[in-house]
Amino acid sequence: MGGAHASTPLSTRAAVSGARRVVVKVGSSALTSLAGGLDPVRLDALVDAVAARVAAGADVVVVSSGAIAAGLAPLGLTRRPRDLASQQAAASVGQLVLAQAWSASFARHGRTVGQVLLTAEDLSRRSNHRNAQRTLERLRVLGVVAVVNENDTVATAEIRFGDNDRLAALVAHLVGADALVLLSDVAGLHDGDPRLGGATLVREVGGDGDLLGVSAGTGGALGTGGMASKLSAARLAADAGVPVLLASAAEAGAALGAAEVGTAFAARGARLSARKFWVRHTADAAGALHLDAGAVAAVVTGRRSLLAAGVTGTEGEFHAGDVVDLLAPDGALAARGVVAFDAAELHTMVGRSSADLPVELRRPVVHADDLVAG
Ligand SMILES: Nc1ncnc2c1ncn2[C@@H]1O[C@H](COP(=O)(O)OP(=O)(O)O)[C@@H](O)[C@H]1O
Ligand SMILES: N[C@@H](CCC(=O)OP(=O)(O)O)C(=O)O
Repeated sequence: MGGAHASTPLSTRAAVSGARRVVVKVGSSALTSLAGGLDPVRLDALVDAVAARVAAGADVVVVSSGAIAAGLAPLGLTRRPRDLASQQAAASVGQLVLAQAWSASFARHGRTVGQVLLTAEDLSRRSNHRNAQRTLERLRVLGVVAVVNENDTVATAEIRFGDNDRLAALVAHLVGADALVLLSDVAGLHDGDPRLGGATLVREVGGDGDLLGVSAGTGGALGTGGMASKLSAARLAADAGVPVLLASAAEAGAALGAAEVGTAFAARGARLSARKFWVRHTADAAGALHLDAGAVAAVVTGRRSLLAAGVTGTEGEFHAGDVVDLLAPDGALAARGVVAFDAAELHTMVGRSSADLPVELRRPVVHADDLVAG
């Protein structure tokens, strides 16, 4: 995440503490214990910290894990089930407990809570993506704190977000957040797994160089992705321009206040628009276009629209409006973009210059505004 545009560590923490719109992700390990299930004392402390930030004028969207963990005790289970159907059943029971607990805790501050359950498929489809964006925006205008989780009961193994760290990074871009705060049961990213002893806290990540020698491992009995998924989500957000703070939920007040705790990941460059982020990271590609070297240079370096003359072939049965991968001659992903033609139509245009095309087809195959370099 290094490079000429990386913010300095100092400005990263200032950016997090001064952010107007913040996504706060809370891990299962920070809200629940295997023995006691959902912990109302820890939840109240966390809500106090979020409510203080909201009272100070910020818009906060919460991404809360913990549905599966909160469903264990009511079902008499002593550990997280391994099979998907039992995990989904636990999530079904636990999500109700979780949402009620968030609602009751925020009610102490006179705040109303709205539950938003999303699947990866929802965010990858443009229309559902827009609907989710509109709902979250309306909740914000109404002064309601949105509490987001994956819709575990319908998400299948193949299409899951995988973990809520990734979901939180996607939601941060969905709502145009100025900062992402990931709260877990550790003080931040360490150079090794703290459970093994001797690990040191990494305070600032300004670029990939700061991650040399860092080994991010798996999580505890309640969490899903461990530190590896937090690191990958932090990089996803920071690489697209959103600064990230990774801290312990026990230090939520400080993390959401002066932001002097935890690990701060500097944002790299300007923030991608929600639409470009969606094209690059969230949408499923419906097919691929093969480009010649000149076209790769034009779209990647020149940031120009892709014309039919530079397309050497197509893959897949995509339709106009779908997202497609743009592949370099060696097969590497050069960019992604929204294609303006159906595959069948584009097939007849491949390699032809604009002058050689019927007037109604003389427009870019992928417009520069709908294109993000890979
Ligand atoms: N390099 C590392 N730095 C910090 N924590 C690590 C690292 N490697 C592994 N971990 C483990 O990751 C855990 C957090 O991940 P996880 O259990 O999935 O939490 P959550 O439920 O908050 O998502 C920590 O409790 C820690 O034991
Ligand atoms: N949707 C799942 C969350 C899975 C997950 O990513 O958990 P965690 O690693 O604790 O953030 C649940 O609510 O149990």
